[in-house]
Amino acid sequence: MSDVLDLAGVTVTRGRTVLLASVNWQVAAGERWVVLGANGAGKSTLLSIAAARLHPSRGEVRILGETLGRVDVFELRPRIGLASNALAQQVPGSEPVRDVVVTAAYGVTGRWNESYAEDDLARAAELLGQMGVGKLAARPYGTLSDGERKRVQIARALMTDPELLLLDEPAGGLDLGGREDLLRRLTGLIEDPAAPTAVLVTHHVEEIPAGVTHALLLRKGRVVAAGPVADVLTSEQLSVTFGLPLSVSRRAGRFYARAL
Ligand SMILES: Nc1ncnc2c1ncn2[C@@H]1O[C@H](COP(=O)(O)OP(=O)(O)OP(=O)(O)O)[C@@H](O)[C@H]1O
Repeated sequence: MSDVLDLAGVTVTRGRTVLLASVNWQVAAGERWVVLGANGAGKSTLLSIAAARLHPSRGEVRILGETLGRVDVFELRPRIGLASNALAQQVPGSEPVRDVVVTAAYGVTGRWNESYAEDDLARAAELLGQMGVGKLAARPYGTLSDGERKRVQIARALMTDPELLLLDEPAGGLDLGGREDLLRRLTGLIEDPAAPTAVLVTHHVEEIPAGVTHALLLRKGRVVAAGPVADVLTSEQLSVTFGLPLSVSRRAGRFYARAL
């Protein structure tokens, strides 16, 4: 199977700070990954690289068969669906929800045109429906709850029918009901064989949806472990990742952790 992501020796530095240190990582088509690590471990930096939004200081990055630095990123980015808080912050609060989603097809945030293709509007409506926020299509984005916004962001990320889907803390900041609802929807999405290869980032094992196949653990910019979830999400490796003794259990495909 061809690699969707192939990172070799990827290092990111800012001044004397090392954000990522010699990261090697391969993601094959059809895999569903979680990237897990404590605050400041480098997860969002890694995701920005995978999204072709950031170039490494050193190392080679191949995304969907293209090498970063040798490809026009404006051609590559529409093939990648990204949902992140950083991107969401660029959305004007007055923007109607359907426009937040449909503008992804045009690679912009914020309404830029008076008319969109009917097909694009229909697709945006379908995705909002799938995420359970179809009724909010006409509402200004700024009036939505955090949970509703997360679902709109995911619908936007899916709008271009991407080959790679990247979700940065999709369940972050949600209340229990909102989290569980979102995780159920994410499980439905990633268990669909037609869904794109996916990578989601979180710092809580409880926020990993059932159906995730692989995990990468990051600590201080370094990979602690990467591979199938059963091999990687162990008490030992998560204790190293978070720097405290943890006991991790798995029930019905979900993970739970507590300090020892
Ligand atoms: N321009 C910069 N200069 C110096 N340090 C930076 C810069 N940008 C980010 N960092 C640091 O790099 C580290 C990694 O940041 P990153 O956002 O990738 O972590 P993260 O794992 O996503 O964290 P969180 O879970 O808190 O979102 C952090 O300690 C951050 O403070």
